[in-house]
Amino acid sequence: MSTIRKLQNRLSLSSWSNSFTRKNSVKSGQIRPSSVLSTPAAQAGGVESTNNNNASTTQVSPPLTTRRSATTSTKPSTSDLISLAATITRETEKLDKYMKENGNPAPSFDVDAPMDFPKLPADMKKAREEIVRATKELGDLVTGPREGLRWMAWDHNNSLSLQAIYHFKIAKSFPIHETATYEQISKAVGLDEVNVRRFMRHAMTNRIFREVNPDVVAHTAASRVLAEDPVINDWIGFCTDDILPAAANVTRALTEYPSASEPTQTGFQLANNTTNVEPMFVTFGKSPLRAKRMSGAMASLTGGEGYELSYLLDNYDWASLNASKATIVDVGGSIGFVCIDLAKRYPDLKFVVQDLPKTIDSAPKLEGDLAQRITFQAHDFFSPQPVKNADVYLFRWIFHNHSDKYASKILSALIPSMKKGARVLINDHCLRDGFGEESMWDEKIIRTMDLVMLTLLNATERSERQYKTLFENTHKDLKFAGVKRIEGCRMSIVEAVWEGEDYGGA
Ligand SMILES: C[S@@+](CC[C@H](N)C(=O)[O-])C[C@H]1O[C@@H](n2cnc3c(N)ncnc32)[C@H](O)[C@@H]1O
Repeated sequence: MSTIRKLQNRLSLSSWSNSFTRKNSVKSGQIRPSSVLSTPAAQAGGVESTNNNNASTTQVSPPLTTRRSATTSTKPSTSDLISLAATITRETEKLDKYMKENGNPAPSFDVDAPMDFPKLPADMKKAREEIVRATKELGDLVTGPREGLRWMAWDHNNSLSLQAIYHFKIAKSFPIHETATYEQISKAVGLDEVNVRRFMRHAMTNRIFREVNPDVVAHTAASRVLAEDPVINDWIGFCTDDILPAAANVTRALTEYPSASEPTQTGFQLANNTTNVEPMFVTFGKSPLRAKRMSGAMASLTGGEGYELSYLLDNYDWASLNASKATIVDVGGSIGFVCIDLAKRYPDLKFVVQDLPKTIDSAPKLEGDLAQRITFQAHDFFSPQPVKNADVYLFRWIFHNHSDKYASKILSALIPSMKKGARVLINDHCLRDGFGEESMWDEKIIRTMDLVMLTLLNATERSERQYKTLFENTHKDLKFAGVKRIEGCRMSIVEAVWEGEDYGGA
């Protein structure tokens, strides 16, 4: 693991902390119409309206005949079932063929099975998504709405058995390739046998552990992950110990504080008795266990598919900025890993990495050319921006941590320092304004992320329309310039251009 990646992981608590499309208009991987992107800045290298790279412009979902059919139809018929089953067969055959041809082992729940599904080319990714979508849709249809709702309301019990396994370290209590009795596990973890058995048997319904005979259990691939992967354990601990109790208090928080704009009035505070006292990050800062666990959880999340930094590096016209020897300010840029990677690719770009003092103090000491072109600066992004004549102010993973009230304050702090034509670049999730344009899988992940931001911070993931409104409400001359959705990437590039007075003093 590189030093920078280690530092990133260590810092990801502070990292997290402080830290249109109508249907048929623009789909994942397509670019906004040029009319929306006709500002000089956009033409000069911003979010482009024309195809200039493979990843962002060419991929459109293949015509999947059953896509959305059953979910949108008011009269599902049995033909939907057959059609879904046909989709599952067709896409599974495609994927199976690809896996065999490429020497991938068959997916399995066995303890020695691969812990991750192999990385796939774009067409196979689509096939995999279709299998997941159609299987779920078929299952939901044959379950029926009343029955479906009845059991959906019990989903938190999946979290409960996971939480117990995490808390009592059940997966680590016996060797991966050996079996154990419930009695042995009970003794090893210090939980009575009845409860060990009930949590493990519930988890088995999710293919975590398997029962060899009524008294003896063995590991599966999933329980092996729990036994061996520390950051998945951090993720589960964070989700079940921190998020779950907070989520149970969200409706109460919204009833008591309907504006939902303060980070000290969330479900998290109600669950932790810290309402109007301190935001979540301050609470975590007082508990090394929770702080470390959240760092691991964030490393697990952002290390997953679709969050790779390369998407940002490959899908913006940095080359034009390089040609004009531009200056980029990475606001909330942590220890500078984005700028360091960009600087290695573009020799004429200059950078200022800004973050809170503690983070800046832990940034790596750069040498040679990188040290000449990358400056680190302690700066609170709610205070007036000290770098006056920059070309780009980059915010990666910043805005989704803040409600509109605070997001607008961050933008307002930039304006007195912006030169005419300077750009604000936001690399974050960008929700669809409508529903159902993403695959159901992606839709679920991003909508869930939005709920988590509400639960913990009264923050929000934003749609294109919400970003436009945020810019407009901050200043009439801060113009939305476009959003670039990148095929395969969960984060988008949202851009605004300052078209007001020239405050840059360049
Ligand atoms: C989610 S992290 C994003 C880090 C980095 N931009 C990235 O792409 O991973 C949020 C960053 O904002 C920083 N931050 C939080 N509050 C800040 C503030 N008021 N002023 C400046 N930086 C802040 C955190 O220290 C952290 O590095």
